Amino acid sequence: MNEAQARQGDNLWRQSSEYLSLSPSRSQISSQENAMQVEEKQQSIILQSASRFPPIQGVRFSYGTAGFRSDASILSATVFRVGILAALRSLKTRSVTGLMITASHNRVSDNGIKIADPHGGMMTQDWEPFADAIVNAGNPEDLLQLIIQFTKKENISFGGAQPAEILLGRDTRPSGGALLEAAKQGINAVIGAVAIDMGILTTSQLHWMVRCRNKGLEALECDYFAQLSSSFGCLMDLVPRDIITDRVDEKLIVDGANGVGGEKLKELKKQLKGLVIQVRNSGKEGEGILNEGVGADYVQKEKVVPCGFGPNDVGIRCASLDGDADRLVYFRVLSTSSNSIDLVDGDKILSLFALFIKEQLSILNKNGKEESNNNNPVRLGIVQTAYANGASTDYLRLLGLEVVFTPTGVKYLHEKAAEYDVGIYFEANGHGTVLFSEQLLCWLEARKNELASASAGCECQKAALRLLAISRLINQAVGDALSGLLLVEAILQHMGWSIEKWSELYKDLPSKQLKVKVMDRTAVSTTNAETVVVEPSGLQEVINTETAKYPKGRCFIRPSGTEDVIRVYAEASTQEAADNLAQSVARHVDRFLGFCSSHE
Ligand SMILES: CC(=O)N[C@H]1[C@@H](OP(=O)(O)O)O[C@H](CO)[C@@H](O)[C@@H]1O
Ligand SMILES: [Mg+2]
Repeated sequence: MNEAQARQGDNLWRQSSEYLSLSPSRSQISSQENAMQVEEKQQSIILQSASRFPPIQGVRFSYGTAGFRSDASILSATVFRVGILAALRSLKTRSVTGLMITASHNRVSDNGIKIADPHGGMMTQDWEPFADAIVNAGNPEDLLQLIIQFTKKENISFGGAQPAEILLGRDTRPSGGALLEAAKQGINAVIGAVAIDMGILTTSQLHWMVRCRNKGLEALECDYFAQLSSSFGCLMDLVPRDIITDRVDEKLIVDGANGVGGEKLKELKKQLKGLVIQVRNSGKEGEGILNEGVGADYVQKEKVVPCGFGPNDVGIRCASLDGDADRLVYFRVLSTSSNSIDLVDGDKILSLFALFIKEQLSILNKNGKEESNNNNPVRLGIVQTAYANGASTDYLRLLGLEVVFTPTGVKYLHEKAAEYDVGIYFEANGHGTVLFSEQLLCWLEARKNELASASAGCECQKAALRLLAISRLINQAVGDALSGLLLVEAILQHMGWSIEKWSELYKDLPSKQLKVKVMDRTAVSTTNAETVVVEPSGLQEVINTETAKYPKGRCFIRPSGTEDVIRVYAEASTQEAADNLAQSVARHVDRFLGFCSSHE
């Protein structure tokens, strides 16, 4: 969508909502109506509109690791109710919120919905129990009662002076259009709430737009592309001259997972210099099905070449996005005769970013100390989950970096990373970003200006410029495959590194992931960033005994937050040992939790 279309869409949507009898705007409510009348009106609107979206009986939804997800055919009522939720969140925070319709890397017949909070990150975890409660309410009356209680508790009133504004986005799934309508109706059921349809977007674009809108910045797609391309250009201009040789191949081939990311990247690449990007699996007719044998999740979990790639690509730098383009992994096709790859996963992307940022900070710090006796060094923190390959953690610690762990799910990693001046977080599957504190950004701006007059062109000034460019390039709201990809490319150019050289930063420990179907996955509870089982009792002791049998063995289990399975992760010094450890622990999980089925 271009700027004019977006503004027109915005206006049309505002106008059309004026005419919908069930979605009165604030201006329609006469100033004489008192709060009670508004409340009564509000309640009857919710009852009437909710009756058009009856929930599927017998199905329970849970907000999970990343919002509600299921087969798209049973999601309308959930999406309608999350529309109400997004509007309430906007009323409560007096800010713009976002609502994204996507099921990311899951199959094309699935869909899902999640909310972006005003800062652009995931919805606050405090509201998750309410989200669970309203989507599982059995009928409109129960739904209304829950809303009445919650709005009272949270002190949310309707029809106030400030309208609620919710930005909507969806990925390319065919079910997205109808679900978007359900979301709009949910939003319209809240007096004074306005839905703004931003069109088909990557998850990361929608989160970025919410953040920008609340900061009073330009927040259209064209602004997003302009920010990414200009900050990438800035980093490329700062590549040391002696490195600008033909050592690093400009060519990159990107697997778009047949999702939204491929087409967006085609748009973005028109504005990039110094990089030749070929996009495959962009979801165009005939190219294949979303996430089927393609995309970041497939490549990372299966460690094989995605569809559309083959013998002709041996040695070339390749990358895969996931279905909604918030995850990114790199890979290299190893030979013409097999489908094996050298996977460069989220841990290695994180390591590359950490190395580069640490280097730039130390250039600045060294200089800062000489000049201003700066004894307050910048706090750089790395955040991983237990799924991070142990070799990556060892590597990062050897670099002298502080590495901390959180449970799985970017909502946890993001929160932790925000505690640092520079917080770098990544899941092994390629979802992550780099966060810069406002304080650090102010300091960098000041340093940059100071150095521009005192010693323009010095290494110190360049380091400040690079860090500022990174903060504009890399998405500050959420993980973003497109901005992550540009940062990787700029750093490889800066270092003069091929993908092979990058991959050699450290050697991954062999690992294995399995899924075990059990009767009730909620019977498993864990602690210590999900690495220790608390319930059922006795299971952790068995895992410890198994793990102790293997040199460099590490193993943990946890209930998935997006699928009805227990996940088993094992690492050991050989692939065979990692496979055996995972298998034996999976058998114990079966024994403790029933079912006795096969493991994938
Ligand atoms: C092992 C794994 O990859 N888990 C994924 C997966 O969560 P689970 O709770 O493990 O199902 O989906 C999440 C949402 O996309 C992602 O954040 C997380 O990393
Ligand atoms: Mg995703």
